[in-house]
Amino acid sequence: MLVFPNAKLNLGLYVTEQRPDGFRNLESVFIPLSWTDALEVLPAATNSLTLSGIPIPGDAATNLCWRAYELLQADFDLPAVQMHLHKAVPIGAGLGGGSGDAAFALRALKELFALPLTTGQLQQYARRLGSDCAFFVENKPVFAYEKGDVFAPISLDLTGMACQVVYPNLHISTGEAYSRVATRPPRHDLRQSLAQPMPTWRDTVTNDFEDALTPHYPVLGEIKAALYAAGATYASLSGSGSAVYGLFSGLETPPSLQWPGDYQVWSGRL
Ligand SMILES: C[C@](O)(CO)[C@H](O)COP(=O)(O)OP(=O)(O)OC[C@H]1O[C@@H](n2ccc(N)nc2=O)[C@H](O)[C@@H]1O
Ligand SMILES: Nc1ncnc2c1ncn2[C@@H]1O[C@H](COP(=O)(O)OP(=O)(O)OP(=O)(O)O)[C@@H](O)[C@H]1O
Repeated sequence: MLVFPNAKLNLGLYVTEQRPDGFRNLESVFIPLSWTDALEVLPAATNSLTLSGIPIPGDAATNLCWRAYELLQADFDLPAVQMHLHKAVPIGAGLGGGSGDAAFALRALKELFALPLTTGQLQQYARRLGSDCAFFVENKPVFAYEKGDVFAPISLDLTGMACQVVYPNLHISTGEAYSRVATRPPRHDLRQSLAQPMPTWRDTVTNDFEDALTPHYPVLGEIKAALYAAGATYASLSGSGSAVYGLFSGLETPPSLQWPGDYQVWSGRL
């Protein structure tokens, strides 16, 4: 079975409270982004995971695809599988690339072996692999809260919107990003703000990580300014960075912009 684990973007992100378990509560809106990896999962005589594309730190046993297999194997006594992951979504980007791989591995294993799992049960397995993972089980726009793994529906349709995502070849680990951000109450009601015309989002749909990280990594502010200068209606850091995206309303495709050669850039429609 061949699947294409996609990335996500955060529209606004408030880091609201420290939790007793060491994590933070947050409020954000997640939307799928069709920048994808490729993951093949096949029954096999022996277990294996091979990798290509962007190098992933850590050995294969710590890969989230493998950890997803181990979780289900423990409960369902699965046959052996061979997996191949081609990594294209940048790591440490705030795009949830590893989380998408994990959730798509769970989904593929459920299909391949016809496991009797509901969506809610699959989300429970996903939560054990990372806060972002559960989103990718349903993979549709949601208002996310608590650890970013509890969801409420949101009526927001950005389908077809021209978008550019810029990764400045800067790995920001999620743990480091959280250690730099101070919790505070939400600055706006995100769902109300997103219901207003997109040009107003610039002032009301904000990401707490952006304020915390830009003084340390000025390139984040420079990319955002360049996206606005090129006509973006809205631009922001995604998640805990370092990817910055722009949304361009009224355009078929984003304008062509020149970025340094070591940046990775995704341009397309949502
Ligand atoms: C920044 C976001 O991408 C927003 O969507 C997510 O909150 C990050 O989710 P993730 O990459 O799946 O993160 P996890 O692997 O669960 O956690 C990595 C580290 O980030 C911190 N962390 C993560 C999520 C959260 N709600 N509070 C936290 O404090 C913790 O220090 C944790 O050890
Ligand atoms: N399939 C995978 N893809 C990416 N990273 C993985 C994967 N499996 C395990 N990891 C580990 O997760 C770490 C990346 O986590 P990190 O949170 O920085 O980035 P991410 O999951 O790509 O996306 P985000 O920045 O949105 O959280 C890597 O250092 C790597 O050790």
